[in-house]
Amino acid sequence: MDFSLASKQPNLPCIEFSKENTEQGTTSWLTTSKKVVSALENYGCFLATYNDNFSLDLHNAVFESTKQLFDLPLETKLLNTSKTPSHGYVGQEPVVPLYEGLGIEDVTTPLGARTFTNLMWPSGNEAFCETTCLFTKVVAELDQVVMRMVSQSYGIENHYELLLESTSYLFRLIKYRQRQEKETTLGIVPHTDKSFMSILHQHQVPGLEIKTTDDQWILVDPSPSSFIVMAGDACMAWTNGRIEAPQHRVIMKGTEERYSLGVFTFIRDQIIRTPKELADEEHEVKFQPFDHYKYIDFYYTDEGKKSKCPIKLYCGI
Ligand SMILES: O=C(O)CCC(=O)C(=O)O
Ligand SMILES: [Fe+2]
Repeated sequence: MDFSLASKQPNLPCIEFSKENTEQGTTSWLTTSKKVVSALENYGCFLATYNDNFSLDLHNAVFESTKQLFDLPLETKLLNTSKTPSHGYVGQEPVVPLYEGLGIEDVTTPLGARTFTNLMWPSGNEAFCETTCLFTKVVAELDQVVMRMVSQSYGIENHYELLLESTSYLFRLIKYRQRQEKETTLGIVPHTDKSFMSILHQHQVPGLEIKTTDDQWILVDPSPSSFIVMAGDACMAWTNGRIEAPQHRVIMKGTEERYSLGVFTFIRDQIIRTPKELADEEHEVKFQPFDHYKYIDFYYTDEGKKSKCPIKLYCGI
């Protein structure tokens, strides 16, 4: 019997973000932009790989800091609160008992990482603050390059410029603790992100799976030099459904603990509208203008949580 077809795993598109490919106006930039748009339209995500401008030292340092954070007493971690649901400490949830996460809002602003560090370590932790700033700066730059490529390709760069002024970055540090043999393997339930864009970075232990449009789960192998760039619900509405937010989940097959990091963009104090350039007679506008943070509040209601596609329920036309 031939098992070769059955065992064939689909792969995510992999795109190299070298200095050369990310220099605006060059042919490499244009070629890379085409790959980015095609990957986002077909998968809602892709793997961005780095050969230069992201170091193994920074990868190791940021996960060392992450471990230190989770080793703090629970009462300290619980000080990480937020007005926005799930943007602060999340953990001890019966459905996903392995999951624990902390959030740093506005992480790229001068006070973002500093305020959080002082809250967690009143006597200071310079290494944490510094690595968080360095890491999130690299990821925010990646986000902006991707968004520039997408918006230029769609002829809506001026609309993106406006959004960028209102973009805030949430840094989420995540730990899935060791699993007892009889415990659930579900690390995080299947979901689409509520963000505009999400960029994920994993540490050694696999677990993240992303669903393709033909309903296959792709396991994304961790690599110290790659990031998963993924569209969130807000991007789907903004692009009039051209780019869809993919379903993803975490399955913890082994018993090892797992760490991952996510940088999520949110649009604050500005109504998100589908640019008129993305609508014509064949493609009518499919989403009403909406406030991103009000959408998050809606998602955390019973109605929002139960919905198969909360963004369509919230502002779909
Ligand atoms: O841990 C991961 O790799 C994924 C986390 C995730 O999907 C999320 O925080 O929204
Ligand atoms: Fe997610």
